[in-house]
Amino acid sequence: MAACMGKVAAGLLTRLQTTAHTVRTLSVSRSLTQKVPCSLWKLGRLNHVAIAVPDLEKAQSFYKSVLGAQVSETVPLPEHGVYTVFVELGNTKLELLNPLGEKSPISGFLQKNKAGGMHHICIEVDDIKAAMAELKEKKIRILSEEPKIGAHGKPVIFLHPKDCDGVLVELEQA
Ligand SMILES: C[C@@H](C(=O)O)C(=O)SCCNC(=O)CCNC(=O)[C@H](O)C(C)(C)COP(=O)(O)OP(=O)(O)OC[C@H]1O[C@@H](n2cnc3c(N)ncnc32)[C@H](O)[C@@H]1OP(=O)(O)O
Repeated sequence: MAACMGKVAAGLLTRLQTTAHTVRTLSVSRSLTQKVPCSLWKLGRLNHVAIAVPDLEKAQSFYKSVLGAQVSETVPLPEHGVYTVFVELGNTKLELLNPLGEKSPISGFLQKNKAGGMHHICIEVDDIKAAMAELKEKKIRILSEEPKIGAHGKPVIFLHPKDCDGVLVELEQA
């Protein structure tokens, strides 16, 4: 009888513990769910890191001959006011930038950083329009009214560096 009572008590205890565990799990998962923002778009991989350089040929030669990287030809992108060269790195790319035209958006940056420097990072997104809508709502400044066609023939936007911890962020439609 005592053994039976013990079993019943143990069973009850197990059930109580299971219930408590379930309640705890539910409340933990509910609080996790509450913290994850519900977005209609997703951030993808790092597409490239862009470096503004004062001398494109010199930079091209550094990555090709000194570091042994696979380096593209120079491509002018007049609608962006830049010449670009891509350096293949396997997991991502570097984009070397040099000003094209009098109104190049990178001229001011190179005046301040005479030796050149990291200009922006480019991250892929699966839905650039949905990203724009949400970022606007969150008061992140987007530097064009509409996406432009970027270096890879896909829509891109730029986010103001002052709203992104000092880094100019480019989002590219994957
Ligand atoms: C082909 C395409 C692609 O990859 O697909 C491209 O690469 S196109 C790559 C080129 N295109 C772009 O960059 C387009 C987006 N960029 C822009 O709209 C502009 O460059 C801005 C980022 C708004 C900067 O404009 P602007 O040079 O006229 O203003 P500013 O010199 O007064 O700069 C305002 C403040 O932002 C800072 N600032 C400027 N450029 C910065 C950068 N690249 N990274 C971090 N901070 C930066 C300045 O130091 C300054 O801070 P203080 O006030 O503290 O001194």
